Amino acid sequence: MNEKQLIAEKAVDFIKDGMIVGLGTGSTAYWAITKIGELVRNGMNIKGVPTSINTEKLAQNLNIPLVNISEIKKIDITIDGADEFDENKNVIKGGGGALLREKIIASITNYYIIIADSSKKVEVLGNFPLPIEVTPFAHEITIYQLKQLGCSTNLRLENDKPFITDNKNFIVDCKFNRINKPEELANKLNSIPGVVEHGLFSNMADILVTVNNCGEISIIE
Ligand SMILES: O=C[C@H](O)[C@H](O)[C@H](O)COP(=O)(O)O
Repeated sequence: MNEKQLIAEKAVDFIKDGMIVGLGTGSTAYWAITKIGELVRNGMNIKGVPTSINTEKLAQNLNIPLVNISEIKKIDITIDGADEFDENKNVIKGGGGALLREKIIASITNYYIIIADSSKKVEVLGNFPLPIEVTPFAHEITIYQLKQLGCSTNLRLENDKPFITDNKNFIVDCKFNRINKPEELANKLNSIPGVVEHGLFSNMADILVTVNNCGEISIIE
């Protein structure tokens, strides 16, 4: 079993019958969703809330019953991946462009589980360029304002055109190299009007499931 599958299935162990479960996005969350599909096939009552259109399609293919986010106020458990994490469970997300829906879903989740293989671990966040979702309107100004925070910026492209998120926005990937104070940076990013949301998730994860140096599952609480 590969690391991603191992940690994803460990996280799925926390799901109990009758729960509403946030379904993450990406290649690690894929394994959790696949396992949830198996539990549903075996008769477990689980309802999913997808964090992206891709995840919605995957869940539908696996016959996982879905709930519309507008019909609920709380999610019991969410399992989602990460692009980078530190030992304090500060996380960078959004490599796949799903960060806005992921953060909204995380914000109403009772027990938020991040699953990240050992290659994602860093001492200080920032080597992975921080994905920031911005409005297409005046994105040049927003990019200028982001640069003032000391990063280099890259408007994400797909087929030579700006990458469009599920919410019809753009993504700017911002390389900070070292994010020493994630919460301070988060506040600064939130004060830029053209920033819809950013991929810094600090103080959000209840646990982070990864693999330690000995190749064993490790849970950071
Ligand atoms: O936008 C994508 C999400 O934040 C993913 O959870 C993140 O990029 C990690 O994806 P993966 O598990 O494929 O490395």
